Amino acid sequence: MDSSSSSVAKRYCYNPNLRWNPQVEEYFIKAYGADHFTRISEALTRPSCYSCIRVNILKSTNEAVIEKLTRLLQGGTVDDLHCLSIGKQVSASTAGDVGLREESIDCMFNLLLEETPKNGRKPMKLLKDPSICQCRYAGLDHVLFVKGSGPHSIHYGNQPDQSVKEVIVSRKCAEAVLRGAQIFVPGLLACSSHVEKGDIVAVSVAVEQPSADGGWGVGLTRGTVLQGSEADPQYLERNGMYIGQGITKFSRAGMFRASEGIAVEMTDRVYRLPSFHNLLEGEIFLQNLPSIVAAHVLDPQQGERILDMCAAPGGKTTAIAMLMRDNGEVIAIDRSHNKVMDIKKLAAEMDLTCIRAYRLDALKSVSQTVVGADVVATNLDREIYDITIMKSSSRLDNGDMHRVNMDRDKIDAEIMSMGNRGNGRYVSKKELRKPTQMMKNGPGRNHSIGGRAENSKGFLPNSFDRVLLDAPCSALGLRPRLFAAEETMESLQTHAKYQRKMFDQAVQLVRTGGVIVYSTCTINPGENEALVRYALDTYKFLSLAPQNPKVGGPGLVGKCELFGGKHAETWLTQSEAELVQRFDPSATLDTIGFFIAKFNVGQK
Ligand SMILES: C[S@@+](CC[C@H](N)C(=O)[O-])C[C@H]1O[C@@H](n2cnc3c(N)ncnc32)[C@H](O)[C@@H]1O
Repeated sequence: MDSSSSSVAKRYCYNPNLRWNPQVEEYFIKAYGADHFTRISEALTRPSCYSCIRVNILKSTNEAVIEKLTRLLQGGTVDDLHCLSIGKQVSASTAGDVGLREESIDCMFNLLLEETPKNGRKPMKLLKDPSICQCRYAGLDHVLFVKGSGPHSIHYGNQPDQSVKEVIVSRKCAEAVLRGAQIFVPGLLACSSHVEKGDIVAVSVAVEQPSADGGWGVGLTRGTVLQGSEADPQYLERNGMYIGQGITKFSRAGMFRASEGIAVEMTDRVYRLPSFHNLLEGEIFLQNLPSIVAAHVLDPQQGERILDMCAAPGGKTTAIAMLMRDNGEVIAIDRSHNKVMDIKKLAAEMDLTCIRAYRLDALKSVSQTVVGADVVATNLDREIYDITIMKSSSRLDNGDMHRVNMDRDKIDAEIMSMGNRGNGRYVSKKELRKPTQMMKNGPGRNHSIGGRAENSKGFLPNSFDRVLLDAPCSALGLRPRLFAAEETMESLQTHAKYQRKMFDQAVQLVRTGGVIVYSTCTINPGENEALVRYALDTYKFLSLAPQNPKVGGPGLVGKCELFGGKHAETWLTQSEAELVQRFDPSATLDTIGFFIAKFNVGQK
């Protein structure tokens, strides 16, 4: 290879180098060792090799979803999914696909398909389409995997003496494209001159670079015209940052004039994963496997009252409600109004009526007082009415309040007549909740996502059976990630501090005999293990739950980060970690450093 073609090969490929804040890098090298951390860092820049789907078994079945997906994968009409089947054809004709990695992905998938019933594992059913398989672990049989592939090397039509038409996209956009998305107008940053609708363009990504003020910036104005020369912004930095090519849906000028829509439809990708955008809405939910597992670890029971702190967009909330078969009460809180609306929308889409979403700062989720007329009964078979508080100004005028009290009396009478209180006979809370929901929400509210998210002022201590704290964290375990230097030692410490404060609230809210599950998606032991140490040191009545028979793993405190290593004793040791250790590390987990700890709450 002459030097010009080798520099072309170096440029038009995908070989990113993740940047870290130097102190953070040093801290992780100490925690993991240099080699291990280098591999983690590299793996973070690659997407997972499969998409994980949770089937809403209250609305559909595995069989129905598999049937529909199979039809789509085998030449259906949804463009987005075509990338898989097209991917297969293209991969046969594309010279230079990276065979080794492909093979690793196949191995990993074959393992998922293997029929090896062991403790807690079910034999895996082989499906008609080998691109789809059903999770074989007990309790997770409503989880399906759809296979992707990569990395592929792509021929961009590049010649040493000839520049290629290009677009540059933002980092966030590129991360989504690596997971199967198309390029939408807002993600576009720059484009070559003379690009017309229907042109083929190479797609690269602009990643933050050190800026003059000591911070980081992309140094690129939206709409920049690319000349294909070294004078172009980030020309050298974009070496090895090409994620595929696509067909433009607008001319250059049109792309930057439009406010929405697809700007470039990807036709050839470095990683081929299906997109499930707008697909089988309500029947399936695209979710990282560890998130699904976190809901299982919580092990919610029908009829219970569960709190999901930091719940938006509601992935785990809906997983919990589904495990409870929509029977009980799942209270989901988030501090952002719009995100609360997202939870409501998702719950409505999935036909889950036991979810109630409120806007609330999780740091203030314990309320010691019942605030006069603001109180609305939410949990009718408790000794005291727990409180979920609506702002009195938002909905209830005096007349409404009178009705609330009247209805509450009626409901009380109904409970008594059903013998629910005292004699232990079970009456579905869904039944009991109906009148309260009617009076609180108005008819049909559950299925309408318009309006505002209600504020809550908090909940009484000891008023929940289980609490999930899916804490805001540095998210340094999520992949693909193309930049990591925004996290500093200070920001990592801030996450840890807030997580402890939230945990303090969770401890107060759960009743004796209840359960708290804490989960994060970061490789940072300062957020993961340190929280567990803090919890056990501070609250002597907490103990770590030893085992969750439903998921069949050996232990519940744990993380499954790449390569097993010193933390191989995770609940997933038998499943994901096994895959990770045996095969290409960059081709397996969708979350590298997830962490789930389950605490039993003893006598307070
Ligand atoms: C990791 S995400 C939660 C993901 C969610 N559990 C799921 O599975 O879909 C963190 C969420 O915490 C919310 N959040 C951050 N700080 C919060 C606070 N003080 N109180 C409530 N929510 C908060 C953010 O708005 C964000 O939606």
